[in-house]
Amino acid sequence: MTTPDRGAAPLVLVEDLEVHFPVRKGLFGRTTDVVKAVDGVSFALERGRTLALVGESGSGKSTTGYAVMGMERPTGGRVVIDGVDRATMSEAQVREATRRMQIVFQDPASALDPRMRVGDCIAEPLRIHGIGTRASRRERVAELLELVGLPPGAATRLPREFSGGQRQRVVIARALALEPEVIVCDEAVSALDVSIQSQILNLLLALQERLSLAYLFISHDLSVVRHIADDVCVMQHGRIVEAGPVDTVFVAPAHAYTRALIEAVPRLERATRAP
Ligand SMILES: Nc1ncnc2c1ncn2[C@@H]1O[C@H](COP(=O)(O)OP(=O)(O)OP(=O)(O)O)[C@@H](O)[C@H]1O
Repeated sequence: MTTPDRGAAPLVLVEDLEVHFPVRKGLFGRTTDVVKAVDGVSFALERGRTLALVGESGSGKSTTGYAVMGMERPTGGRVVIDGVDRATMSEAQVREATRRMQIVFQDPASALDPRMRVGDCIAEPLRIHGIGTRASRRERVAELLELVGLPPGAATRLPREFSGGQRQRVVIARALALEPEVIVCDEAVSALDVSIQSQILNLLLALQERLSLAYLFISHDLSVVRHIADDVCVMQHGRIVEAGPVDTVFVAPAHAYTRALIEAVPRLERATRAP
């Protein structure tokens, strides 16, 4: 993507983003209501940084992530990728933005085609983008497997032969295939056991260090966010109620909703530990 001020602009800039959905209601769905999933959200994500979006279910985190990815069209505001507004991108710029930005979802089982060998899953984005020969793609798959801590032999096996954590490694390897600069992690470790969660979080941190990746990290789990993020935006009802460095927001939360989210963590842990 060519921009005059490339390097100066944040990698992702979100300004006054609105995603409103019309929802049919009433008898025979004759009237429409509007769900304001995202309602005036602004933030900047810089290269090599992790910005977390936290908030309870339905607060608009995923919809924000989808708008950043270009998977959901804003009804207001702007998503600017490296200085270029998504709304004004040419087809070639959209293709390039698609390459530079990848998304990892919660459930690795549904993200992988169960009939496809792991090597083919990882090579698929390269094939779709017409990158490399069969042989060079095979080499790249080997590199990517090593990068995410899987053995080379994994390439010829099927996803069902792997544990949940290993499958999420495969998903991450595929997301890395096109050398992205931003990865949107949408509850990327939420489906995993706690011990596996920390392995995947540590992998994400190591990959960030090595590849200067930026993460937009969507999670309802504050302890996970504290482990991985530099900055955090707390979302409620489609709006950001508080934002700042993780240490500031979690140590001295300014907003009552943030305090309630933080207070809910030990209560939940106590409840799950109770006999
Ligand atoms: N396509 C859609 N049509 C109508 N409403 C939608 C649509 N997508 C999301 N919503 C609504 O927008 C609101 C925000 O949803 P979103 O999934 O972004 O929240 P979230 O914070 O990611 O929550 P969760 O973690 O449960 O996914 C919710 O009320 C949801 O029901």
